[in-house]
Amino acid sequence: MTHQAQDDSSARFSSVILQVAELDCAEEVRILKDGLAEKPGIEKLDFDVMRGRMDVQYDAEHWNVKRLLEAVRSLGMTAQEVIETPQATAAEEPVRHNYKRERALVRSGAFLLVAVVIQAWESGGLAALFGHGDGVHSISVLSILLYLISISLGLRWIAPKALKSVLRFSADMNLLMTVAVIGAIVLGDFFEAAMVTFLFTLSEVLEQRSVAKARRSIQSLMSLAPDVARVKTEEGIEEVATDEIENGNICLVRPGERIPLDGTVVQGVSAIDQAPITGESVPVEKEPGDPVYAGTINGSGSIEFRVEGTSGSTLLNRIVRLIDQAYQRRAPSEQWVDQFARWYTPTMMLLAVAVMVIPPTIIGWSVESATTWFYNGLVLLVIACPCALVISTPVSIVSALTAAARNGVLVKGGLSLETIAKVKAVVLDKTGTLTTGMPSVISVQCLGDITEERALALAAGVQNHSTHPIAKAILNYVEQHQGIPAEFAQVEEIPGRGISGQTDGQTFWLGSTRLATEQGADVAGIEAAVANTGVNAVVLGQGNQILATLHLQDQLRETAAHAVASLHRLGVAQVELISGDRTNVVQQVAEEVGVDAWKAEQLPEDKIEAVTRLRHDHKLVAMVGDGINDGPALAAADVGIAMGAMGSDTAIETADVALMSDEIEKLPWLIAHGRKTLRLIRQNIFAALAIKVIFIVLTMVGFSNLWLAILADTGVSLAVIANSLRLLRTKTS
Ligand SMILES: Nc1ncnc2c1ncn2[C@@H]1O[C@H](COP(=O)(O)OP(=O)(O)OP(=O)(O)O)[C@@H](O)[C@H]1O
Ligand SMILES: [Zn+2]
Repeated sequence: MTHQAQDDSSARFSSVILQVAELDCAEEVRILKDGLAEKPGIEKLDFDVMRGRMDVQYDAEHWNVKRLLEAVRSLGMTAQEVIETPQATAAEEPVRHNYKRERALVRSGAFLLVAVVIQAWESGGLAALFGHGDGVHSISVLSILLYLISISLGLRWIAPKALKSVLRFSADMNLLMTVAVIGAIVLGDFFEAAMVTFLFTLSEVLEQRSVAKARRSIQSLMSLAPDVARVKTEEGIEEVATDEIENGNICLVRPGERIPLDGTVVQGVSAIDQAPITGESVPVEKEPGDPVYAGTINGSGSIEFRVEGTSGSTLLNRIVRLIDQAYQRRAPSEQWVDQFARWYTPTMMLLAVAVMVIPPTIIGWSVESATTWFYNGLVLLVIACPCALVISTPVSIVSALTAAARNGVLVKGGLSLETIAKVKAVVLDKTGTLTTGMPSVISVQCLGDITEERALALAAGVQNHSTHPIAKAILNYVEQHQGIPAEFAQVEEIPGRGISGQTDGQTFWLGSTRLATEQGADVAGIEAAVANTGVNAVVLGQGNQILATLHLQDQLRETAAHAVASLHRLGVAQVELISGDRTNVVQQVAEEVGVDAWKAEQLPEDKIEAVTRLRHDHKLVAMVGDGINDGPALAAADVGIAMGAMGSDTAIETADVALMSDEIEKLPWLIAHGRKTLRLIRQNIFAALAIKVIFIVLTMVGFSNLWLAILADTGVSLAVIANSLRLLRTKTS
């Protein structure tokens, strides 16, 4: 089944996802790219090494799925079409394992061991194994046979790929290994040939296992939501599989159980531990009307909730899907490693040939010099394997993204993570970022002959159409005072200023003093009243007449000042506060949290401008906002970070980074986490290269050993992977 790419302007292009069995290393990505990307009619190739998938966009006039599968086969791999159901995520699929290769590995190891024992017994000690290059070891036909069996068991997985690489005229590591093994056999070094085959296969298997481990950690996130839930039916309470539960069903959750689906509490109160999604350490009190999310843990109260959506559409599900997409966006450091491997492998092959030919030419060709330097060339081939380099970076990034998600920070790809690590300036929005974003009305003043009741009815009526925090504040206030919102029509939001609408044929507006001024009203008195306070004034008016003023105040988050201090401590040069709110309010907040600069009364377009200016002065800029009237500015920053994204679908989908909770202190944590990831990647690359350099030097001076070389290569591969997987265990605070 292929689906037409809908967002593509020309409808001719189709796309298909192929599961490629052999695709587990950047090496295969290269093979597929080289073999396919340039073909006419292939529009776009995307790779997901973690899942072994390739996404192909192709011209339906030239290609079809069958031809694509054949093309993949001609490159020495086997593929299968993936049919995605809407809610299927990678996390739900079993992680692939190449069990055949693992079994072959075990057998090859067993034959190797027996051969070694026999050879040692026959020649009176292990020392005989390590002499090389003379081709006349005391070795019996039996142990040669056992070595050869061991070699062929392993080589069966390497040689076919090597052959393809020869046919493509592009050296890959399978070719390096195959040549080294055959070379060692030619020299009569059966033990070493078998050792190289075995250890190379072992490292490939272990690499694949570690990638699987990093991926599984995201599966564990999915498994947070229980598979069955207790549903209220007419007959009583029934246990039902969560995929069969429908929108609107009522579910019961006992104390200590996990919430099975998303919904709204209808009965009972309880504190719910939302850490699995938000990373918040403190449980959140929930009462009827409050939202609950699949995967979170019910505290000590029993609750009933009404299901909203299905098991495929939960917040948890969406998070997992987004992380999954994040895995596929390649980070700059991954691209760098790819580029590196592209010239590194052929260069090492040339170097190996040079080592085989040049020294004997200088010192004079003889059987001895030829075999010695041929052997040294083989050692070079073995250490040339770029696998440690190639695999460690994606494992680091996947682990880092997973760890962040577990701490309630959704990072949409390696690029965002690397950028945030290098950020030089941070722009903070005020409402909802530094403050709680839940202002409350503290007083109402009416002018002229309008009653307070009528003013509140009008204000609430027009705000019924808005999602701005001020609207919520006014609606709450009116509800508390038993007011009834008027019916409004033709409501129009005026971004960064306010809102207007009609009721009973009359037009009213509500908003900032700027809006009031623009309507021709005189706001001098209102301005004076709030001049040196942290209070916001919102004006209700008709034409150029002011009818009432509402005073609102928002609470500073307790952790805001500490978070800003942490940013400074991390070396962020400039932390700026940019807000649409009034000067007096913004100034007070700015002084309390200790930002380097602040700007008030900024319209959405001014906010973009401010971000652009900072990008010019400081290169990499992160902007944190709540998504209300600052969406475009978030998009203009190098990294846009949405706060409190749990309640806002658009924020989760569009921001580069979504902080699921309202905790601003997650921002410095994320910067530190990003830096740690980059540091680890660099450490890994350095370690892998250092080992190689050491062995290259040892070999050049004629002081090296085949099986030591492969042991070092395998060791360093495993060490860098283990190092990368450490990121999985990262916790906040
Ligand atoms: N729906 C609305 N109802 C009433 N006033 C509004 C509304 N929308 C905007 N305003 C007015 O416009 C001003 C600016 O709004 P904007 O959303 O840009 O910033 P803010 O939420 O006050 O602060 P920040 O930019 O820090 O989030 C508000 O302070 C308020 O006076
Ligand atoms: Zn390798």
